[in-house]
Amino acid sequence: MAISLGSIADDYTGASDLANTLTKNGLRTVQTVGIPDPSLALPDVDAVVVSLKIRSVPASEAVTAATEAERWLRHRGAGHVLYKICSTFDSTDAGNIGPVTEALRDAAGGGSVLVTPAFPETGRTVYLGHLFVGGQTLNESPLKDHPLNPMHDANLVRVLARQTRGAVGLIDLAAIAAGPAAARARLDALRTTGVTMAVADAIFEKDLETLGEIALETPISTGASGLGLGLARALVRSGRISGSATAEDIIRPVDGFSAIIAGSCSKATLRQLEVAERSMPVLRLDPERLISGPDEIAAAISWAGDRISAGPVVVAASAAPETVSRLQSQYGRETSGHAIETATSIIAAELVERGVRRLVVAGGETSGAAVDRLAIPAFLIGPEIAPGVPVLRTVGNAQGDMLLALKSGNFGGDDFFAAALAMMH
Ligand SMILES: Nc1ncnc2c1ncn2[C@@H]1O[C@H](COP(=O)(O)OP(=O)(O)O)[C@@H](O)[C@H]1O
Ligand SMILES: O=C(O)[C@@H](O)C(=O)COP(=O)(O)O
Repeated sequence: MAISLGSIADDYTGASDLANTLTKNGLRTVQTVGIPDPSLALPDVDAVVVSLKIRSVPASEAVTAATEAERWLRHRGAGHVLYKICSTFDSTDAGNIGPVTEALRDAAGGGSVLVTPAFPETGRTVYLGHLFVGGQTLNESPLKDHPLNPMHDANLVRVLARQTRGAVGLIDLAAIAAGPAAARARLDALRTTGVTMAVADAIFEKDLETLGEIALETPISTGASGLGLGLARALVRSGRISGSATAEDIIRPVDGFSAIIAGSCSKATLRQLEVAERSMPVLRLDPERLISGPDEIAAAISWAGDRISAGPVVVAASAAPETVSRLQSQYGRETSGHAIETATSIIAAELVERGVRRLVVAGGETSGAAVDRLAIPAFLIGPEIAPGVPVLRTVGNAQGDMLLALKSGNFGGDDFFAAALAMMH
């Protein structure tokens, strides 16, 4: 299997978001969880998205995992590798976007790497290096309260500069709007001055098509699904792939029960839970009890186990920012986050053990922990439920075929959970 495009995603929801965009834009795509075992039968595809869980781990660990994935993708023929980061640039001053991008750049022989988290379809735009989320700058958006990576600076040139020793530059909208030749000239100029990472403005899909075209001429880029769109369209235009991906067959029905597990504390997820409460049984976990012992997990499994045969159930750890900060001040940010992820992943796995085969997980880290515990090796990409969230069909897992939706915390409309289950039959 020789592939045209490789990607390394820093979390699993981000990976399915990108795989969705690539599929919608004509690339036959598979999402693997880590580097797949050689014994796993993967379909013939144009693009592979390797999902890693490296967004919030120490930078050195992220670098090691990403460079190993890059080698695997190159070995399978990928001429270009996109490092898929969050469209809200989730990271801390210690990394990981800068360190991983520079390590991938070094592995590919240097140059200037194009970086843009723009994803206009979900309201993420970049202007003069500043990231906007809907109508707000990043630092004024709900991302200022993210439990693991609170974002307090919208200026991405500054954010990246704090993460690396390399020089960071800007390709501004004027150069991009002038078309590929002008944008390429700007990238070349930055490279000759020693810039290792060039943040690129992008507001409309047209800008991302321009960026995709010039990124494809280089070995590495860093961005969100918007850049994926640009790369996919550039590949289709180049005639290197057939552009004939179809997603419908993926949602062939599976037998079993349905459940929703939420660990995202994002504003969109909190709203979706409120709406779900009107039509499904929702269990709100007590985060403090989750951290302090196994009783809350056992109680949740029993509560859900009693109800799943009657219809979908929702189990949520999610809480509003004030509650999250109270818990974090008591137990620490990482400790509480990871303890809750572990708890929600155990609940997810136990429900699958009890016959759940359609599973929606809300939250990137939450999804990563659940998919790891379920030991799912890969996903085929089905139709889109909401921008950035496709239906996924499992490949090679011990439980047999399952349908999943891994929802990035901030994605989806108010009725996302019902909409997802409706598409998963
Ligand atoms: N009530 C809570 N208090 C503190 N942290 C929580 C709570 N509920 C969930 N979390 C943690 O918050 C983090 C949410 O991150 P994630 O799952 O990536 O969601 P998102 O996609 O919204 O970023 C996880 O580490 C999760 O375990
Ligand atoms: O690019 C995006 O916004 C998403 O694909 C993504 O990575 C979101 O991260 P989580 O909210 O942590 O799932």
